[in-house]
Amino acid sequence: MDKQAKLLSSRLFLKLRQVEVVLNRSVLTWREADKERKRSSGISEAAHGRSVQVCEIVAVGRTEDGDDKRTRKSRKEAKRHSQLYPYAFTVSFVMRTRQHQWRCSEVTFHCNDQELCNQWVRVTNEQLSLLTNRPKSLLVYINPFGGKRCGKRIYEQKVAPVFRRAGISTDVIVTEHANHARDHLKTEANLDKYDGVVCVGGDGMFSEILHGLVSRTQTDHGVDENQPDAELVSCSLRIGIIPAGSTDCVCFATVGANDPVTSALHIIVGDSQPMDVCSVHHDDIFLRYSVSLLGYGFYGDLMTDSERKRWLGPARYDLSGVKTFLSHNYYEGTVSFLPAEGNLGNPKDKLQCRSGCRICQHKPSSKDQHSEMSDKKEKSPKGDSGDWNVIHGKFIAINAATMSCACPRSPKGMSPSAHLADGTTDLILVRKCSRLNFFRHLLRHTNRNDQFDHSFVEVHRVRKFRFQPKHHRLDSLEDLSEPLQKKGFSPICLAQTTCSYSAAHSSWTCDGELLPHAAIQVR
Ligand SMILES: CCCCCCCCCCCCC/C=C/[C@@H](O)[C@H](COP(=O)(O)O)NC(=O)CCCCCCCCCCCCCCC
Ligand SMILES: Nc1ncnc2c1ncn2[C@@H]1O[C@H](COP(=O)(O)OP(=O)(O)O)[C@@H](O)[C@H]1O
Ligand SMILES: [Ca+2]
Repeated sequence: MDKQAKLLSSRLFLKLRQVEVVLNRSVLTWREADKERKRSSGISEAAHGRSVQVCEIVAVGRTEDGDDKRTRKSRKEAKRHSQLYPYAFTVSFVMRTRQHQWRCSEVTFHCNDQELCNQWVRVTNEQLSLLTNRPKSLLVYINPFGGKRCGKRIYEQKVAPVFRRAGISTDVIVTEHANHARDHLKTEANLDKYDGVVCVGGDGMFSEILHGLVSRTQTDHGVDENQPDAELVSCSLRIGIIPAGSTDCVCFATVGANDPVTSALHIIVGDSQPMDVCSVHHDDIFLRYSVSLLGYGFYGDLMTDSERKRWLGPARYDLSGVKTFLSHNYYEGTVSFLPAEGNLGNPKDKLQCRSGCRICQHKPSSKDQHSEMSDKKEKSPKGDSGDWNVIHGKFIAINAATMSCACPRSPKGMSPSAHLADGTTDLILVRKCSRLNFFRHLLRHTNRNDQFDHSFVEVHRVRKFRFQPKHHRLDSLEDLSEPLQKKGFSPICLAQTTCSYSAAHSSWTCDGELLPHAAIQVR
């Protein structure tokens, strides 16, 4: 098929100027008909020529009153003009603005031939209907209490109008309680009706939807999620994220911005990005899936504290951050991990994952990918010590970043070179160090300096890891991995210069939710 072959080519009017408009299978272009003359008059070409990829056209439709925005000066002339050229159609398309931000722009073409106008609308729409990756029907969940509690307004004012323009039909559910979306997806929703699910909320809401979809898929295929070695079946539905939460790192790290209109446009044009998902188990009990930050120690304590301050909105993280920083706790335990092998780079290589990323490309099908992962080393029996690395130590933080975790707070993220879909997570171990050093490390998340370039920080790209807190083993009984009830004796030692208090256990925060066990296995 010749992508360059013209499907339509006409002289139409754009505002008061005559333009040559050409549509082929991949591009719509228009340029001033008398371009040669204008060019010699010194006007830049960009001023009178443009093109739009067909795959970035949002919609095309008849414009009834030919109502472009015109200047007051030209109003009279415009009136005469619209009597001469009364038929018009408008093309809405994606316009890239600054920093990965997209906007919906429009251009209206006029002519004096109704049939020609209809033909343009029809042929352009025919081309759009060939784009099979675009969703037509979406199931939308809105968390009205995420972030600054603006989810509903953001959806209604910024997103719904663009979806409507693109002819997408939606079923919208405003959640009434936590886990409403998860449970609805898991058991009730008729998923055959939809081409995708849209999450309006933060990372916690995304996590609900992810759990709903992944669990539903496993149930439908008879896979037991509690089995740590179960071969999970990938989901056939995509999740679109409209950011309306506190951190929004899943959106920021995949799209490059946390902007509702940008997300809506990515959804409309059918963009898709595969994403690594970690499963977290405590022995044979499935706990949760994680896609962003799985953190023990500093982030676990921060999250435990911030849960009590939800009413503060996103600011709860700063307040709890300062409090947790001042506590300066460390935790003793053993981290074991299976390093990633092959051409997967390493967390210090400074090669960022971008669209078309070499490492995330050419992935085998999810099934092969899985067997490739469950694999070579993995054949060794359960205690598989062979290629596992084991590190015992005292840690201020143990973090697993499955994606970069870039967010407005930290634009390069927790692990700037982490990949979105390479089947690995970046395990960051921050050993016991002085408060000042830990502060330096934290601060480097917000500037250009390398947060891994400290003697007390080590980082590994891994396929699997496990953590065993020290006291669990010593205390030997089954339920010792239950979180310690720290309420009432959470230490804040402002006065001491070398505070080195160590509570027995911290908690894991898993994409912003707390886990009920400290001993975990992750793959
Ligand atoms: C001195 C400044 C230090 C700034 C350190 C910034 C580190 C930022 C790393 C961000 C990683 C974010 C990973 C995202 C995880 C989210 O999935 C998850 C859920 O998101 P949701 O609320 O939208 O549902 N969010 C989180 O786990 C929240 C992480 C919160 C990070 C806030 C860190 C603030 C630290 C402030 C330390 C202050 C030290 C002050 C010393 C005087
Ligand atoms: N209607 C609701 N009422 C209360 N909590 C909800 C509701 N809907 C979702 N949640 C829960 O709110 C939590 C936070 O949601 P999220 O959208 O991630 O906001 P934030 O980024 O501010 O944490 C999630 O754990 C989610 O399960
Ligand atoms: Ca990854």
